[in-house]
Amino acid sequence: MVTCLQTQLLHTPFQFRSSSSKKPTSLRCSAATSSTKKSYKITLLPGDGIGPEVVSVAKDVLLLTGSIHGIKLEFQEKLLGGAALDATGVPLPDDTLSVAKQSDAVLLGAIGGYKWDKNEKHLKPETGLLQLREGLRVFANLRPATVFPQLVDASTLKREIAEGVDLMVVRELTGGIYFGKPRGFGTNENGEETGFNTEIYAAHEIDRIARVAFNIARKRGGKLCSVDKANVLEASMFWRKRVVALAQEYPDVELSHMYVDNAAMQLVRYPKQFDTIVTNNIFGDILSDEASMITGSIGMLPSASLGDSGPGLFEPIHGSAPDIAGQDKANPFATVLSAAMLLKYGLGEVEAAERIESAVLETLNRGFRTADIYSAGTKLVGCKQLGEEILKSVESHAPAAAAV
Ligand SMILES: NC(=O)C1=CN([C@@H]2O[C@H](COP(=O)(O)OP(=O)(O)OC[C@H]3O[C@@H](n4cnc5c(N)ncnc54)[C@H](O)[C@@H]3O)[C@@H](O)[C@H]2O)C=CC1
Ligand SMILES: CC(C)CC(=O)C(=O)O
Ligand SMILES: [Mg+2]
Repeated sequence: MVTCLQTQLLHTPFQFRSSSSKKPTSLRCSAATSSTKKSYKITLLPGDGIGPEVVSVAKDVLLLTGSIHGIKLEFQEKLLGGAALDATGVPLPDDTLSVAKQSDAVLLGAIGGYKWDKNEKHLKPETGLLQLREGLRVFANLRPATVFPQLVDASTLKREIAEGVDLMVVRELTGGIYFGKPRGFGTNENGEETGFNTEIYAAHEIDRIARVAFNIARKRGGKLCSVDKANVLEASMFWRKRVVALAQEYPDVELSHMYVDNAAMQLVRYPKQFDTIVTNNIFGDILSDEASMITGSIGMLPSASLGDSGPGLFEPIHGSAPDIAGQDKANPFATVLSAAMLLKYGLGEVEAAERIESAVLETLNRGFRTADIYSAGTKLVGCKQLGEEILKSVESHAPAAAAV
């Protein structure tokens, strides 16, 4: 268990690359570099749809990288989401949560699919994922959106808008409207059916995510933009009040505020204005999907979800992509980069993480692309072949420039 490491990751300064520099630098944590343990238990949760396809690639990459760096990784695969529903009747079996809690880090593919879309809420795959995040208490979800030079032409934005974008969405992950009560279905005073949810944040939930974001901003470009809807929502008014109060402790960080509707627009107008964004659960979910397209595809964005203690949860930001599942079309880079985040932030194995990051860049340099990031002159391959190419790059490439 890496309790101490995670605590330090979240509450002491650590370096993300500086957005002011075009040259990628490494995200480093003083605690992370001091790891001495060389044997770890990893829980694998492939999930549904393309989840097993991308996790299989990431597992192979982790194994090879581990063997090169003298790190023993012991994997235990467990059920989550639709796969768990089919096998056990619940989306998060007790066994899955307890094995995950006892491991050093958790790597997740994705959950969900048409088959379970009409299930009652407590029997939805998505409910299992929310329960997992809550059970692991991973309140801080880091979603870096970096435009790699090799993929500028895969972006849906013009080259001059996309080039050099390097932002971090810090999303609150275990509160807000995804968890708030009351929620449910009812009947209003006219006898009409209703559905309702509650956006609610307690002071400590805002303070702890804001602290994480201030610390990250401090080690990146020194700019933090808090995104809310404080012109309308009480929960956002309170969010802003707490963030403003905390800002006094971080005089070196330039804090700004933006309404979420404007932020959605600014992300595609001039994304380079952003360094670090901190926002609530639902806005972070939406804005990070939007930011992913600046980088070329949702198949490029990794994430790390961390708490004050216990294992971190590492997953691509995308879903189970049922429209391409089973067709060997999925882009595994987001999951492979999530595996790099697992090594770096979950285990403190920075050099091994950097080898994976370098291998991703090297694979892109050698021209290999899945369909979602394909552009003229590059080599179109499927998920499996891209995985094999990444493995070749892992073997041949020494750690150099970090990617996330
Ligand atoms: N963390 C998770 O497990 C998440 C699960 N979901 C679930 O996934 C299912 C599908 O949801 P959608 O809204 O369609 O979102 P999605 O992210 O699964 O797919 C959106 C679009 O992006 C494409 N895409 C996604 N990942 C890709 C990859 N790695 N490579 C290439 N293309 C990729 C898909 O083919 C699709 O066209 C739903 O059941 C949803 O609830 C959605 C988001 C997150
Ligand atoms: C519960 C998940 C399906 C929410 C989501 O879309 C995400 O975390 O990216
Ligand atoms: Mg999402």
